[in-house]
Amino acid sequence: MDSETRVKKGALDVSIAFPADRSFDVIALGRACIDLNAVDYNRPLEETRTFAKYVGGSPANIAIGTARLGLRVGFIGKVSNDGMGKFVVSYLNQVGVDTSHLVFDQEGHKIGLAFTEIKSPTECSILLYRDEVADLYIKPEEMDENYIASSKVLLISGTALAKSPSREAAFRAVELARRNQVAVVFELDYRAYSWRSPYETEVYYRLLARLSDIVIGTREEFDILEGRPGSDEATVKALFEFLPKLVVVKRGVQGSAAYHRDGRVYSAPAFHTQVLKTFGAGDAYASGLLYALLQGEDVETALTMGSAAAALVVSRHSSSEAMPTKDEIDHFLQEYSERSRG
Ligand SMILES: Nc1ncnc2c1ncn2[C@@H]1O[C@H](COP(=O)(O)OP(=O)(O)OP(=O)(O)O)[C@@H](O)[C@H]1O
Ligand SMILES: O=C(O)C[C@@H](O)[C@H](O)C(=O)CO
Repeated sequence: MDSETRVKKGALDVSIAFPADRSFDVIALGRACIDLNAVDYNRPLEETRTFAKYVGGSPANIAIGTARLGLRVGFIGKVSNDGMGKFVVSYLNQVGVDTSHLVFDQEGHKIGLAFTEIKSPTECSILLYRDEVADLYIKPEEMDENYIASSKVLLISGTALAKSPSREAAFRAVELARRNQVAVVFELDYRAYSWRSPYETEVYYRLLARLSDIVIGTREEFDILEGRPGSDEATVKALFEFLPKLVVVKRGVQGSAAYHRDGRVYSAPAFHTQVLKTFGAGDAYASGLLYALLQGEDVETALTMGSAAAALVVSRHSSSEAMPTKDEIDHFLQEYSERSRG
């Protein structure tokens, strides 16, 4: 990478290097969809009659999360050419995400819908309507090298690899990113619904992870990447044979760990909070983590920022509008440490 490595808080806390002087901090590639979250929650989906509409889809949520934290963010994707697609574009614009490369589908494909069931604060599920969705029809020829080269980070969502032509578009975008020293961040973001089989996922996850600088996923997602249940040690050993510099493993309420290719291991607990629903945690976590790393913070601080952003989002109703600002995270961390001190 073509820039300075900043070291903070002493020689032991190494931050990750990103290219300097780009117009965008993050460009996210993948699905921008609609979440329909149960309004009359704490009951099963079959008894839920009212839903609130939000922008959804993991990479769109991360774009919104990082923009709310103050980063300059762009989005590459495809939405339906209808009121739902227009809602997504308009909301992203409202929060400051550049949508110049979020295109409207011209072949009649519809946007993905996610109906969320909130049975209790710990029993949540997502029902996806994603047949022939517009986001998976983004084409490799729609990747613009100048646009990708204008960012410090290209964030790829694993679901974009589930089908052609989106799969080829994602690989082409990564090739263009690497050619222009843009850091590639791969969020595994496994949605079984979009794939033919876990064997297919394993092949493409592994290929893309090997080409990435930072790989983020849950332990279960890394097991899919490896094609069998494994350990963090085995995962990072295999990935550090290739390009990754940092591998981040999320473990829900058990917190998260990050493995740097120099051998250092970092961890952060999850923060106890008043949970409304569990989904959205991973996207908030990635937003906080990326924000901190791009600010030149050390990896441990980045994990803490990710955990704090996630704790705030699980206590709120949506996964996108709920994304916290920097002030909200600072306030949360301060209150949390005061409460812990008693
Ligand atoms: N119930 C919770 N309370 C507080 N923090 C949480 C909770 N669940 C997750 N987190 C935080 O969010 C991080 C990511 O969560 P998780 O491991 O569940 O990722 P994920 O499966 O990608 O999330 P999602 O449910 O959004 O798909 C965790 O490492 C933790 O810091
Ligand atoms: O498309 C999805 O995967 C649903 C998301 O939009 C939802 O907000 C979520 O699961 C966040 O993690």
